Amino acid sequence: MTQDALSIQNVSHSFGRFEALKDVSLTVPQGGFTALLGVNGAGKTTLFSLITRLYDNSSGRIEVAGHDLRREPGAALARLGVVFQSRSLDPDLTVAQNLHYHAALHGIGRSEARVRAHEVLTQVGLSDRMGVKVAALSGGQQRRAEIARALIHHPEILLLDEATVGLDVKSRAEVLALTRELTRHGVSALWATHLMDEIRPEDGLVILHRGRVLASGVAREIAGKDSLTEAFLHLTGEGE
Ligand SMILES: Nc1ncnc2c1ncn2[C@@H]1O[C@H](COP(=O)(O)OP(=O)(O)OP(=O)(O)O)[C@@H](O)[C@H]1O
Repeated sequence: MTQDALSIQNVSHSFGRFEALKDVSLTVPQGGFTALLGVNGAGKTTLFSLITRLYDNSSGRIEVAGHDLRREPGAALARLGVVFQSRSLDPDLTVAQNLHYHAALHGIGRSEARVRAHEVLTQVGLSDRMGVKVAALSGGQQRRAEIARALIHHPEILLLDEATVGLDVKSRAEVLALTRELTRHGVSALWATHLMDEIRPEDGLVILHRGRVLASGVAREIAGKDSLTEAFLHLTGEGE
């Protein structure tokens, strides 16, 4: 059996007495594009904070490329690339400087970092913007530069938290298409969104609602005879 890029088993998390995640389990297969669909407050960011170890996961088990996050945090995090919900590049540095800085955090030497920065910026279509300050990039370009940064240490899985928020229609489509393209080249992606039109029938899908996984599988099968919107409203009870 091939090993999953990400495996989450029975993870819960509370803020004081409020249980934000309740016994969450999901997997992202190698090279898969899996959408994590949930309305605001569903628990998507909390789950990402556990996977990135911003919060300690005290229950259940999280494995990245077979590495247990609690027992082997260094090995697990080395295989993870993250695009956060809010913008996280330094606007006063150039695109290349941002990438070099991130590479250094992963222990990549300067000359190797330069080679990799060129490689990943080519992948996201920004090789001609290396020397430009981030502040001068469009919103869509900044998102693509963040994806390049997330790729520089050659992770096996990318976590993208509402990566298209604030982008115009064209840039949204480009960032989504780029992420799908990356999965065709072996990187896996967990794509958190509240937008149903970002999900294709063949995608992996996990529906998270009020901290619980209500459905997981192939989007087409979850939708069944209905549209995904109808299925989502039915599962969450939001339509009643
Ligand atoms: N630091 C915190 N302290 C207390 N409650 C929190 C904290 N962070 C999140 N929550 C609560 O946990 C629940 C899940 O929030 P979370 O941010 O994970 O949802 P989300 O699906 O990412 O939504 P959004 O798209 O709005 O970010 C919400 O009810 C939120 O109010």
